[in-house]
Amino acid sequence: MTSQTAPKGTTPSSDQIRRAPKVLLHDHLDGGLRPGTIVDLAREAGYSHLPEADPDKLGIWFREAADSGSLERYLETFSHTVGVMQTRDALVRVAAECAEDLAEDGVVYAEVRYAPEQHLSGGLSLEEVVEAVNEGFREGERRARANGHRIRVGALLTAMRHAARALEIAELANRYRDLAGGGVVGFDIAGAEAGFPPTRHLDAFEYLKRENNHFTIHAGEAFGLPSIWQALQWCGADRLGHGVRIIDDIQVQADGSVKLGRLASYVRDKRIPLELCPSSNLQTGAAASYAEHPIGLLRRLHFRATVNTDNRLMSGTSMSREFEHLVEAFGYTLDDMQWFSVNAMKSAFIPFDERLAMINDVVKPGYAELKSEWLFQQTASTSGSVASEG
Ligand SMILES: O=c1[nH]cnc2c1ncn2[C@@H]1O[C@H](CO)[C@@H](O)[C@H]1O
Ligand SMILES: [Zn+2]
Repeated sequence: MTSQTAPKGTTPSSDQIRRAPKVLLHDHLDGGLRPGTIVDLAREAGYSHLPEADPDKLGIWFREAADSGSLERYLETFSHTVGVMQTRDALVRVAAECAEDLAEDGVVYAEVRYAPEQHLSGGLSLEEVVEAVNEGFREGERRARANGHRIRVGALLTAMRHAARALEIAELANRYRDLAGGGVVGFDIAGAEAGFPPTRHLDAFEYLKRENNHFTIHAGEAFGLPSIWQALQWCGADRLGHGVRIIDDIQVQADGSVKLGRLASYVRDKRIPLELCPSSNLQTGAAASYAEHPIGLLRRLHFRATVNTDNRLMSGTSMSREFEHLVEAFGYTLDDMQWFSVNAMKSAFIPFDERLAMINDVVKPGYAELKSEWLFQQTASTSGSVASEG
């Protein structure tokens, strides 16, 4: 009798990719609305600037408009999503649908970010914005559970890097942490990168460090190594939003050997999480194709790489779609997916014991279950042949 082991290197099917437990650290609330919801909310609010009235056409418009090769033009599309997210009800609805959609896609843990300062034009206070979004996330978690999915969603509060409210938003994030049942788990800065170095907001980062709080910084997306260096060595970021340009500090020699510069070594040695967002990078010009995306090399070199959506609406994507692209480009298996998911869960901003429990009780068992499916397929086919031989 020959002993059987799990087939190595099998390509996961789309269905397996969707069912696999996935962990998402970088997703913008205002970059993930359902097109139909934008149309509804625009009608309710009397927002008359939408470029398309039909949801399908509107979805296509966002993808095409964001496909500009420039981060600045990519960001212009957000005026329409932010434009319809100015009331409490709109924020609750968008946040609830976000949690529902992620859960439906097999995401078990997500940190979703948004900039409270961009949701004040309807008269809400910063606190009311945060409370509405938290309420929406809890509602979405409940609806997901009713549909047989389990997801936990934490919020990251973003400050816009061209503005001057970072300290105020950092204080807000600090006030809304440690809420029972979920709340604000950290802070971020986003927006155009060139010309707006993270050190402009040093006061906010120093405040958060003194409060023992967590933050990530969008860096190394549209601008290169100096931005990453500042984010880590001046600001003390726990994680890098994108960080993809760390590749500029890695040299692959003609013989295939690899040489890391000091910054790339630091990032790898200190296990700094990279919140990589492949589809988004293709749209803003940070990478030319999935096959050429630095994630392939970074994974091989064992950087703490994670896979993320960034903006599901603008990129027409989901966590499953991102993994489908990577499976196709790099031949990734369920073991690779598990590696990325465990990396992301280790890098989350919730407490260590909760991260560990998510890894051991949710992520690993989920992959073990998927990986064992071949056994039952095997049993079904061999039992047929044994019966016919008997
Ligand atoms: O990839 C990105 N890089 C930098 N900023 C971004 C990206 N995606 C979205 N935002 C910005 O973050 C704000 C809050 O969610 C969005 O309104 C958008 O302006
Ligand atoms: Zn982003």
